[in-house]
Amino acid sequence: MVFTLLLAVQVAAAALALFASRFVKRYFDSYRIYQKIKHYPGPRSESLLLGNRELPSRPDRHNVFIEWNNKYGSVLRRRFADTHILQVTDPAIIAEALRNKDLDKQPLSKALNYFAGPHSLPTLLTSGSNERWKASRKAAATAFSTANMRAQFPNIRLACSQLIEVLKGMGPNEVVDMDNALCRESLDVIGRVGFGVDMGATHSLRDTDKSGEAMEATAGALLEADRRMNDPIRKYLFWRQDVRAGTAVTKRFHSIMQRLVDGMRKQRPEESSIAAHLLDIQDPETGKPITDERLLPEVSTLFMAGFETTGHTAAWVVYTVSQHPQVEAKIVEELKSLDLLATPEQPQPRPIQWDDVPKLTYLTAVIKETMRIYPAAGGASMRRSKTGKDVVLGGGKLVVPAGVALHMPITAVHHNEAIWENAKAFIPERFLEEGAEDAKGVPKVGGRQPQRFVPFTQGARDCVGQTLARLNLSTTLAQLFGSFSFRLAEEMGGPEGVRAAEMTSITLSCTKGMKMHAIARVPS
Ligand code: HEM
Repeated sequence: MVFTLLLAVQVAAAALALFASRFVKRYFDSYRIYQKIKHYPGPRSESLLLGNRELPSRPDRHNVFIEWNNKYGSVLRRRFADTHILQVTDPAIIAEALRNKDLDKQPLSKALNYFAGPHSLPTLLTSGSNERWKASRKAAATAFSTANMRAQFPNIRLACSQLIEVLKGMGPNEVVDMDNALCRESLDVIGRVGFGVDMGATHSLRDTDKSGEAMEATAGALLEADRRMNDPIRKYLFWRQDVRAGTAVTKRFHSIMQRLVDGMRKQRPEESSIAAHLLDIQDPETGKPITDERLLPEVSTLFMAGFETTGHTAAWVVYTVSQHPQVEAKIVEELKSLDLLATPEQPQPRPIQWDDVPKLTYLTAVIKETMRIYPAAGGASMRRSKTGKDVVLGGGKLVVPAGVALHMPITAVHHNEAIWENAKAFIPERFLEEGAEDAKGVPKVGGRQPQRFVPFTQGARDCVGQTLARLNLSTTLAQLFGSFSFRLAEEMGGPEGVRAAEMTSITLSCTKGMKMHAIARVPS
């Protein structure tokens, strides 16, 4: 008995010593890195041990990135625990960094791997730039080709037509959360375009409705992933009711994804669908198609990456247009010229066609200006040295030591007063000018003018689904504005209320949703 007790004490002491030595080593390494970057300016740490510990859980962190950029300039340092982060908003350095092969994407957090599949395997589409990522990226890039998007265009239009019918049934006095509605619509678009399946999210906008199951499960699982990212011990607190509910909703999401995978296996999907291309992914190690265990997280990743990003963006557009009547008037004029506007003579506008999309010049400028101010994935783009060596950028202007995370927050780039005139103002017309997306006056990188408008970032790891995102936004918003005018509901508290409720979790949205009145242009 005494011997067992002594052994247990010794094992515990050894474990503690190991933990303490690892802890000390991590902070010692961190201090050595600090010596290399301490000449950059940056905010003071709130905690000796945890650094700028409040930032990751602040819902307004996108605005903090902007504030720090204005205060400390286009290269600054900050720290979270033993990780040093260099925040960069200089377009030339960003352009170079995103094309530098020695810098690799930071893998997804474990919480997002847990969201993606029951086995918590790292997803191929978002992992480091290895052979497996290449195989998956190639399949996804082909799936999102212009030819496939053209073939799938009727499916995009259909999801929005369904939403329009539901909105018409609600009438102008009812308050509708357009953020929720547009996230549902984007979920249905991915379901139809990707997998030939109606997820049923836009059949009704009521949460309690059975048709809202896919929406409730996807949004709920993503919220649980976000909570686990901000609180690493949350997953161990299994006795808490909210944690158990989060686990249950994630399981429901996984079973919906599993049904999609089963469907793909049972019947070969349409050649232009995303599913057909995912089935073609070959595992470079075995030379065989990837297993279901690997396929399911790829399917989930497309929903995770595509549904709230597109839905929130569309909701921000509806909001910004509701605040600028002169902008709405110009959209109306454009839609009228294309015969896409509901009028008393033609209460049902002509269905939008593929060839109409490039003609939506002004609406596209409005979408871009909204994405500049409210980039849905504004906190994205984290890179690290993958060679174990320091990476030199901008001819020595920036050295990224191995072990340091290079963060290029899109929100701060899009609000950088040094490259945007009147950055705070909503001026869609700026995107009508030739070369509006270029950072003029900034030196060229590899013979190309660096970009200042980067909602999907750039380089080999940019957004693989951006063709679908752009097409969905133009098609959906043209149809919505063709049939409705939107007014912000009183309960949102006006623009100040919206501003105060801006929230960055995985994506940028508004904690209150986006409650609006949808007023039909031609009352039925
Ligand atoms: C307005 C909508 C969207 C925005 C603003 C957006 C933004 C982004 C950004 C900024 C990244 C790069 C992050 C980084 O550099 O670390 C990214 C990556 C990605 N996006 Fe999107 N996205 C949108 C819609 C979509 C859609 C519709 C899909 C697919 C259905 C999608 C799939 C992906 C995937 C798979 C990646 C990872 C690519 C890789 O690492 O190789 N996104 N997105």
